[in-house]
Amino acid sequence: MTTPAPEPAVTAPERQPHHRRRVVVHPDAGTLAEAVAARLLTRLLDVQSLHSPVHVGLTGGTVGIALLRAVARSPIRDVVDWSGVHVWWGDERFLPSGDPDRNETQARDALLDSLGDVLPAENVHAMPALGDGVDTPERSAEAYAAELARFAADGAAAPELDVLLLGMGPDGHVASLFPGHDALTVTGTPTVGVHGSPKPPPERVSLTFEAINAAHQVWFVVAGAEKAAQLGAALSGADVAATPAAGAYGRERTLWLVDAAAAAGLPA
Ligand SMILES: O=C(O)C(O)[C@@H](O)[C@H](O)[C@H](O)COP(=O)(O)O
Repeated sequence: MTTPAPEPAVTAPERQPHHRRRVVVHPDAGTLAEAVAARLLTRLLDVQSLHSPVHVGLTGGTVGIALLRAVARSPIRDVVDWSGVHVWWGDERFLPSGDPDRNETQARDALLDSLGDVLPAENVHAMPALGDGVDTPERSAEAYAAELARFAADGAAAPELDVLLLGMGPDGHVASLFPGHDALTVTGTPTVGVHGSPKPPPERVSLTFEAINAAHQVWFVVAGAEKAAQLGAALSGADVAATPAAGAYGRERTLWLVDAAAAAGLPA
């Protein structure tokens, strides 16, 4: 009689910050927005088949808003159970509520308002606006940190975002973390008040790298020839102080969803 061989030990794979990074090039900005919208809706459905709620982080910026308009137009949007979706923001312009330059206002106009009651109002977690009980970006950041904490697992500062959408500026900024800015080095909090943003308006609120990099998946959406140099820098491990986007990644996956103009300088 032979003794059965022992079962092999099972070891959990190690998490590596920059693993599973992929770049997907789309012909132009319009196609990019449509493709990211379809990808986002599919991701929401996939996650909903595994757990609920789903936490999504939105971005401002041209493509970030265009893709929300594409979600609004898609027939797939009605397959998603929006009552189980929580919406957050990666950054916000610190302006009065309803200001057309707020990322929240633009996202409501592009998508959220069209969802009506199927997306419960309490699932939409906007960064507090100027005059909305807060009078400085710091106060808004503190209030948003408290809101994030309400949805965080034990010991975490924020809920694990299933997808965090991020744009990138021509200077390599991500969310409202700008090159050489003090906010880049803030730790110990998921949010930070930002003054002196080179992209108007100057006062903003942003997730910190700590919060960004706690997301399950980070999806950059980047279009335009003016982004090509910083896209190349971010993908080749540039210094984060000079190219903040180089320091943002998802724990499980980082997708760079870009158009051909932005990708022009990348190696074939
Ligand atoms: O509030 C904002 O301005 C942003 O969230 C910002 O980080 C934006 O995503 C990039 O600047 C890219 O914006 P564009 O796509 O318009 O270039």
